[in-house]
Order: sequence, then structure tokens, then C-alpha cells
Amino acid sequence: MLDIKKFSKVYKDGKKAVDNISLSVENGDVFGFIGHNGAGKSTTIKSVVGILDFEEGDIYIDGHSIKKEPLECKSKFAYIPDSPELYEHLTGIQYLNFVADIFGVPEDVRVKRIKEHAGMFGITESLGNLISSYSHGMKQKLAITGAIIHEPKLLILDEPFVGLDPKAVVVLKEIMKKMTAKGNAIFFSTHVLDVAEKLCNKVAMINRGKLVYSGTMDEIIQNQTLEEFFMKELKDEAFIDSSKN
Ligand SMILES: Nc1ncnc2c1ncn2[C@@H]1O[C@H](COP(=O)(O)OP(=O)(O)OP(=O)(O)O)[C@@H](O)[C@H]1O
Repeated sequence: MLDIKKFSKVYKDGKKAVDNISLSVENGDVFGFIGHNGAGKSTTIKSVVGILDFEEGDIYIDGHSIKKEPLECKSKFAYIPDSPELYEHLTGIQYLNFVADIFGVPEDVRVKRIKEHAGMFGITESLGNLISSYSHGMKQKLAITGAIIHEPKLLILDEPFVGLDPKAVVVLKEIMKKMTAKGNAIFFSTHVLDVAEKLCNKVAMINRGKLVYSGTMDEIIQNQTLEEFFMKELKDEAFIDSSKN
């Protein structure tokens, strides 16, 4: 569903933020992308969704290259950034109908999905209000409701659990599980390792732009927690670095 192949990203100032990473997300996967601050997660995600361009490697969504066939790719996935920027002058329901129109979601289907997901998040009564009056968490809930209105084959999220209240975290986890049970895939970055451990069947860890692990969660947590694995990987890296000096 998502194939990242030998992808590197160098920013204009010469900073190599991501260095030759490859990974594959398959149908039905809940794939967690973990790493410390500045490791390269958002850079990778923004390149996957076509916001950032890049020279080295390629990224395929359902077999289409984001570089060469961006429109085909964009019809298959939905992306929720860490701080969604929505059209503040629209009401919640106008925004949801706008997204549903873009993706050609039939009236009866969109009504059903809005009722279900806005209801789960508890924002139904606010849908008639302007988005400019929403709190940060409400905007996130609306962005998620909009993103899944066309049942994307691939849902891409950058730090989805930050800023959500505990009930919304439970709801989002439920939505993610339901999506993947239908054979769709999810790729998301997170610092919340205990959620990733419980939710993800696969995980990749990036450290200073390089991939240090990509594989199944089961392999990692045979005799340690994901947090222990994460700390060990970072410690090993620090040891290798200091041994060079
Ligand atoms: N526009 C930019 N120009 C130059 N360097 C950048 C730019 N954006 C990010 N970087 C650098 O690229 C590296 C990776 O940043 P990125 O935002 O991808 O990290 P991240 O893993 O998402 O971090 P966080 O967990 O803090 O969100 C960092 O060293 C960062 O300073």
C-alpha cells in the first residue's frame, strides 16, 4: 500500500534530514513510525503526502509514484498533520461536505459516516458552528472525521494522539482498528510508545535520519517493552558516537 524506497531528503540549507530509508506498509497494517525529536519523522511523512519534494529515492502509494502521479496517490490516502489547518470561515458541517464533495462521496454514505464518527467524537452539536470557534482538540476531531469520510485505503497521521482528550484517544484507536479490519492501512508517527505497542502490528524506528529498525511489533516485544527497545537503541547510538571521539 505504501512503499518508501531508498528515500533521502536534503533541505535547501544542506541539512540531510532523512538518509536512504526504505519501508513497506501493507494492507491491514497499523504501522507506527517512532523516533526522537528531530529524527526525520515529519520530513518523511510530508514527503509521502506530496508536501515536500525530494530528489533521492521514490515513494509509491498503491503502486503510484507520489512524484510522477500525485493525483492518483492523493485519491487513495488521507493525511492528518499534527496541527490541522482547516478553513476557519466554514462551519464544521460545511467543511465535511466540502471534503465529501471533493472525493465524490454519495449523500447517504456521507450522512451515515458523519453521524457515526462525529457522534463518536462528541462534536455533532458543534457542527453548525464556525470552525474558528473550535478548540484545538475539536479541530483535530473534525479533521479526523473529514479525513475518513471517503474511507481512504491509507490513512497517514503525524502525532495523532497529541492534544486529544482521553476519550478521543480511545475513539481514534477504535476507528483505526475498524479501518484496518476492513483491509485499509494506517501509517502514523508517535512519541506515545505504550499506545504504539498496543496498537501497531509493525513499527519502524528512525534515528538521526537513518532507519534503525523496521519489522513486526511481536519481534520487538518478545522480551522487552517498546520503550525499553527505544531507549536501548538510543543508548547504543550514543555509545557508538562517543567511542568515535
Ligand atoms: N524546513 C527545514 N529546513 C531545514 N531543516 C529542517 C527543516 N525542517 C526540518 N528540518 C530538520 O530536519 C530534521 C528532521 O526534522 P523533522 O521535523 O522531520 O523531525 P521529527 O522526527 O518529525 O521531529 P519531532 O518529533 O520533533 O516532530 C531536524 O534536524 C530538523 O531540524
